[in-house]
Amino acid sequence: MSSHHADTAKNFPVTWEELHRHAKALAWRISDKGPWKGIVAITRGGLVPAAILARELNIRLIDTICISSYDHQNQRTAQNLKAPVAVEGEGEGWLIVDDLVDTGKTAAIVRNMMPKAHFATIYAKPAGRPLVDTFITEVSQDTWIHFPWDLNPIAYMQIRND
Ligand SMILES: O=P(O)(O)OC[C@H]1O[C@H](OP(=O)(O)OP(=O)(O)O)[C@H](O)[C@@H]1O
Ligand SMILES: O=c1[nH]c(=O)c2nc[nH]c2[nH]1
Ligand SMILES: [Mg+2]
Repeated sequence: MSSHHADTAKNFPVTWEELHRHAKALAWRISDKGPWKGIVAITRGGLVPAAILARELNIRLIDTICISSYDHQNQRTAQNLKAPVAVEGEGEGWLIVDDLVDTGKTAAIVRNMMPKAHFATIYAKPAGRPLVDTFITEVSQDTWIHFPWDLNPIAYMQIRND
């Protein structure tokens, strides 16, 4: 996997520890916006953040929406593989979780299915930011966020040392 892309000039690697800390910060920021009927995690990137939020917010009902729109760093047509099953009433009272919004394309598809849900991500880039209700950290549009689950330890150390 290439760590450099023509459109993404900056690399922003995130460690497991940083991700855990940011996910907890997200939980605290939305803790007074519930109660929540449950979490809808957007796979696969939303799964780890959703697990941490479920622990912090004591939520046990977790559904998924399965969407894929990137091959490595290249965006293509979004494939919608599975809609959430537990959601009714336009998603009111539900918490949607993803790792990040970039162009906002994924978020727009999910918002369309659950317009009344609360949409939370850990990271946001400017183009996707208006589609998110709560996020923790904004990075510039030309930044690529590298998550620990996508990197082997050697590549990870090389990016960290750049
Ligand atoms: O705002 P956008 O431009 O739509 O990009 C953000 C989405 O892209 C990534 O998922 P991806 O499609 O790569 O699938 P994955 O979560 O399985 O890695 C990321 O996890 C978000 O879901
Ligand atoms: O790991 C990732 N980092 C990103 O910055 C990004 N943007 C869309 N999809 C992404 N996946
Ligand atoms: Mg994703």
